[in-house]
Amino acid sequence: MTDLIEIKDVHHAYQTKAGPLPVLAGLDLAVPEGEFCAVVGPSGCGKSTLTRLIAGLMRPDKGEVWLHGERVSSPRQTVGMAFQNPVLLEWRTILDNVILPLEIVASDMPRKKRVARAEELLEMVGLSGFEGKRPSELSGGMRQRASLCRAIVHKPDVLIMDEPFGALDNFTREDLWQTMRNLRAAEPFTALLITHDLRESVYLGDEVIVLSDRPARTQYVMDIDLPDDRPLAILFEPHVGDMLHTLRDQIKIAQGRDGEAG
Ligand SMILES: Nc1ncnc2c1ncn2[C@@H]1O[C@H](COP(=O)(O)OP(=O)(O)OP(=O)(O)O)[C@@H](O)[C@H]1O
Repeated sequence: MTDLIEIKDVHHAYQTKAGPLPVLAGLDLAVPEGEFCAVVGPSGCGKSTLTRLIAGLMRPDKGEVWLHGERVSSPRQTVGMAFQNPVLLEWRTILDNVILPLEIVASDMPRKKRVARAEELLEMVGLSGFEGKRPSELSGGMRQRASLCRAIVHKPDVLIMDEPFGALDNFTREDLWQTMRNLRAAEPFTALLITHDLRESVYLGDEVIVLSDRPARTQYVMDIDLPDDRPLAILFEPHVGDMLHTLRDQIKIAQGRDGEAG
């Protein structure tokens, strides 16, 4: 399998009033085409910086970022993005919010086709019947569902998500995990998910990468050897519990707290 995302020895520092703040130092990471990579790590270690580099919103000080065999040096239309706070436009209906990327990257696509594509996705995530609503008429979980549809409506090469479920309550979050797995089964895409939730990383990921504390590098990689058809209850199985313990221990090591009990 070829690697769709390749991060090679990436270094990056922000210039601050107090001097340079090194955030990434020698980060290597590869995500094969079609895989779902979950990235976890201590707070402030540089996870969002990584997403900005992959999306081409920033260039690294040193090292290389490759996407689909091309070196990334500017923002790309082949990347879909979803964030913790779905930025949906209130003056547009849900359907017209989902269609937005098609207006930009597929401007010659007839409106009828755009609408059909958006409706197909909205149905997949359980939002049929809400096409004509405004974002403020939907719950947080529903808005996030619409935002996921918008992120993949133009069939991007890669979907980058930065804590997309972070602001949701537990039950809604678990519903969204299942929606995400269903979407992937219906429309395979390569994904990189930043999360603070280890259960989420294991449930959604094909692999989980633990970043070290700032300046971040890849500290640990776990292959998630679970069936594609994953009931939520799999998270309560003993071998999955062991995986979560290992990841928790790795986070403690990253935080420099590995000697602590518990
Ligand atoms: N534009 C910027 N200028 C200066 N410092 C920045 C900038 N963006 C981020 N930082 C700093 O760089 C570090 C890494 O930030 P980043 O947002 O990448 O971390 P993160 O791992 O996503 O954080 P969190 O887990 O809290 O969401 C943080 O200390 C942050 O304060």
